[in-house]
Amino acid sequence: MKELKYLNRFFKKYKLRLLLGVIITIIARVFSLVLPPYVNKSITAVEDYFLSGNSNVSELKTQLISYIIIIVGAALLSAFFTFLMRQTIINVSRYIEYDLKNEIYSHYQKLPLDFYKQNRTGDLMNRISEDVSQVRMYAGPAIMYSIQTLTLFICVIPIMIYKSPYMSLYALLPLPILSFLIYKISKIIHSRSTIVQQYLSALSTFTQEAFSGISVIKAYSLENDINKDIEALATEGKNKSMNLAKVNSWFFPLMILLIGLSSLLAIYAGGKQYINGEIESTGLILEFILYILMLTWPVATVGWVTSIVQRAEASQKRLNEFLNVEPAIINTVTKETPIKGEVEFKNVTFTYDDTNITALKNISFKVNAGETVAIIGKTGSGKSTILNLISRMYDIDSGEILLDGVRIKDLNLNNIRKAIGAVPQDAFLFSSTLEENIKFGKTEASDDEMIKAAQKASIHDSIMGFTHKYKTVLGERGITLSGGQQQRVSIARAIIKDPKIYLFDDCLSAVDTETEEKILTNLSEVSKEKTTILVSHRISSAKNANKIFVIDEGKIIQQGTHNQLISKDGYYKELYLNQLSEKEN
Ligand SMILES: Nc1ncnc2c1ncn2[C@@H]1O[C@H](COP(=O)(O)OP(=O)(O)OP(=O)(O)O)[C@@H](O)[C@H]1O
Repeated sequence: MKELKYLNRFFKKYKLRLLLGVIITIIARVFSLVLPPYVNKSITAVEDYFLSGNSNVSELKTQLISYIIIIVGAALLSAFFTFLMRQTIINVSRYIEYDLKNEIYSHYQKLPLDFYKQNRTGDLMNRISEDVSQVRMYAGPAIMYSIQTLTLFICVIPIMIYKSPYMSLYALLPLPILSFLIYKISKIIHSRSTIVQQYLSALSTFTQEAFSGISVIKAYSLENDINKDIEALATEGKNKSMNLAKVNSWFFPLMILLIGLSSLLAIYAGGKQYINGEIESTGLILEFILYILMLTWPVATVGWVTSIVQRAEASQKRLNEFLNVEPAIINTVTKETPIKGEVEFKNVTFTYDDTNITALKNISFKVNAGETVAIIGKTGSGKSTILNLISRMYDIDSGEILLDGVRIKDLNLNNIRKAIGAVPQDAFLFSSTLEENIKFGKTEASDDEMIKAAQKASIHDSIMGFTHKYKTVLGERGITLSGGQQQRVSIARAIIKDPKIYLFDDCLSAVDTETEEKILTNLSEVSKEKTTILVSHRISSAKNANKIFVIDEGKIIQQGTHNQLISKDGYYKELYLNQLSEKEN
């Protein structure tokens, strides 16, 4: 129960509703207790009528009708309060589920990029959906059934013992065995359903990858191999599901068997007592059978609830594992710290924790506000890392990163992120409309602003060519954009934000040189008074920058303007000559 303590504050939050639920549960059960004694009374009245030879049938009728009214009235009230019981306690569990999901989601969002690399998306989604559902079973049904069971035990068992200790002994004997067996079966069901669950996760991961990579599968003609793999997975799944079904099928027969056994024992003991004249009427035997029926489900739930609590504990443990991960990047500054755009790296060294790769080694440079800087270098040299550090996606090991002369850690993280318009290497577009994707950079932007941004990113004409124009849906449910189009939508998203600092990470790699030229001209216009850092492999993208840094293995090996760099031997000149001859060819 240690892990489940996490939920106590939610119970505190909803304590009044819970308390009301507990009271209603008790009332509902107390009303259900009216049925057995009145059934007994009815049988006794009929028995008396025949045994005493009293011929006043109308008196018997009146008596029976009054009993029936009491029984039906109590049953209706019990049903009404049972309805209210679910409306209170189960609703509380739904509120807790809602709060917990929101809390986990907002915590996920605070976690660093590394967290997402270390944990699979499927796992993250599974915890927020499956594990939270398991925990809800504890916060709702488990509590509700426990109160119900407790109330019935406290009320019914003393009544039974009071009315006939002998019959109670016989009737109650099988119930602990039932509870124990249900507990054992629930545990086996749990472990087998976990196996089925894991299998389903594996199956959906496999099929999802197969569908996402369908073009590669078709290109390599691997359809039959994939089919075979799926067949093997499906057979494995079938066997696992059958194992679960086998044990599941024991649950209800076992309950019915033990109810039957209890009833038989009650009839045996009650019959003996009746013959010996120790009880007045056979009505008591029926009353006991009704008590047994009332107790069977609660007894079964003792085992069931135990296994729910165990499952919830395991799930909450998995949730706590993530909830206890401290966000690596913490915003300690709450006051507003507007950013103008000067960027400076002072002896910055940075190592990625998970790979231990030192991506930047003692790097120093300064970009004045409003300047355009290009970063060029081989793949894996550390260019994207520089951009990620400017937006404080990671904290550095040593050295200092300053924005407007202030250490990045002393600035409000929200101000930093708001001041930056980043266009990543892989343009990620959401499966929504083009309009929503562009306005993602500024949700309150007008259509006019959106069109202007799209024109600057040279994507407006393409969009106007689509039937639904800016309302065109992208992704799985809609149109697939070409790589170059995706990059341009991503650029439009940054432009509409009108940030202080632009970070372009090789975002023109998929457009032809002519469009690149057009976009660069537009960008030089929009980024006139903005700091622009542009990562590229192409000289054509870099040549107009105020400064160019050439990076290799995490160090700046050359810097200067285009003209300065082509006049010196080195990586830049080599690249320039290579790309020039490619163009001429
Ligand atoms: N998230 C990460 N976790 C661990 N290591 C990383 C991560 N991102 C990059 N690296 C490593 O850091 C080094 C620098 O990577 P970076 O992405 O900065 O290079 P780059 O110059 O932008 O390359 P490219 O031109 O191919 O985009 C590489 O060796 C890379 O493998």
